[in-house]
Amino acid sequence: MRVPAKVNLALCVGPRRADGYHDLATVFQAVSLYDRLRARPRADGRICAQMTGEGSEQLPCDRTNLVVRAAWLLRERYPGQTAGKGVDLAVDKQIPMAGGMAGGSADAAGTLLACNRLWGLNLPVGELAELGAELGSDVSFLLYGGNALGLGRGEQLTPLAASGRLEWVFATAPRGLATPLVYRRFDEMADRGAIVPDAGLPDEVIEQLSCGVAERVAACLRNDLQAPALELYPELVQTLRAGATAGALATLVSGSGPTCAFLAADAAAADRLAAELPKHAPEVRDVRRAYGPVSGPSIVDRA
Ligand SMILES: C[C@](O)(CO)[C@H](O)COP(=O)(O)OP(=O)(O)OC[C@H]1O[C@@H](n2ccc(N)nc2=O)[C@H](O)[C@@H]1O
Ligand SMILES: Nc1ncnc2c1ncn2[C@@H]1O[C@H](COP(=O)(O)OP(=O)(O)OP(=O)(O)O)[C@@H](O)[C@H]1O
Repeated sequence: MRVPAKVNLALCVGPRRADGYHDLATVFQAVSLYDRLRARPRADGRICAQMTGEGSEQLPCDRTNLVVRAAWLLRERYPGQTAGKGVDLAVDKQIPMAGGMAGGSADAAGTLLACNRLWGLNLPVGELAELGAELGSDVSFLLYGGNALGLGRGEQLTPLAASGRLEWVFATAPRGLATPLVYRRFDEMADRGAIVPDAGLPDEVIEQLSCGVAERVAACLRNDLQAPALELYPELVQTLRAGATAGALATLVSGSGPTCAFLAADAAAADRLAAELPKHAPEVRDVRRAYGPVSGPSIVDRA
C-alpha cells in the first residue's frame, strides 16, 4: 500500500482551547509523496513493526510508533473480532520525518485500512476516521486523501471539489520541527500581539481551488504556523526566498514545517524550479517534485 503526504493550502489557527488544542480551519491537499506500507498476518498474535527509508533509524518500533499504536487501537476496540490476530507492519519512509507533511499520520491511516482488511473487520472508513482522530489530528484526512476542509482540531472533514492539479516542489530541511513546539510558539506570539488567532473559513482558497487556476490559488495560500515556524527555524526564510528566486508562484511552509512548499504554474515550470532551487538554497536537504490532489492510501501490490 502507498500512503500520501499532505500540504495545507490554508491553515487558519484559532486561540488555544482548554484541552490544549487549537481550533483550525484548514484546507488539506494530499500530494504525491508516499510512504510504502506492507501488512502481513502473524500467527503468533503479535503486532510488530519494521521501518526503513529516510530518517527511519531515529524511529522506535515499539508502542510509541504510530503504526503500532494504530494496530493496537483497532485490537483494543474490537477485541472479539481480532482475538489472536497479529500483524507484521513494514514501512518504507519517503515522506520527510517531522517535516510538516504528516508522514506518521499517513502511516497510521494506512495501518488502520490495512488491518481493517487483514483482520476482516470491514469497518466503514468513517469509523476508522473517528479512531484515527484519537491517534492524531491529521490521521482522519489521510484516510481519504484528495482535498478537504478540516475544522475542529482538523479532524472534522468536508471533501472539497477541485479542478485540475497543482504542481508542487518541496524542499526538505536537515532537521525536523516538533509540531507541539510550533503551536506553543504560535501561542507565545499571540500573547505578545505578534499574531491574531483566527480560525475563520479560508473561503478564497476554497473558491480558487474549485476553479483550478494555479496563479489564483497561489495568491491566497495561507499558513498561520509559518511565522512561528520561521522564528524557531530562521534558516527557512532563505529557503522561501530561494523558491521565489527560482520561479515559484507562491512559497509557504508546509503545515508546522520545516518542509517548504513551492507552487508552480505547471509541470514544466515545476521541473525547472526543482532543478534551479538547489543553486539558490544550499541549506536545503532535498528537493522533491509532487502534484496534488491524489487519492488516499491505495493498494499497489498484494500485502
Ligand atoms: C500542523 C498540522 O499538521 C496541520 O494539519 C496539524 O495541526 C498537526 O496535526 P498532528 O501532527 O496530527 O497533531 P496531533 O498529534 O493531533 O497533536 C500534536 C500536538 O499539536 C498541537 N495541536 C495539534 C492540532 C491542533 N489542532 N491544535 C494543536 O494545538 C497540540 O499541542 C498537540 O499536542
Ligand atoms: N511511523 C512514524 N513515522 C513518522 N513519525 C512517527 C511515526 N511514529 C511515530 N512518529 C513520531 O511522530 C513525530 C512526527 O512525525 P511526522 O513525520 O508525522 O511529523 P510531521 O510531518 O511534522 O507531522 P504533522 O504534519 O502531522 O504535524 C516524529 O518525530 C516521530 O517521533
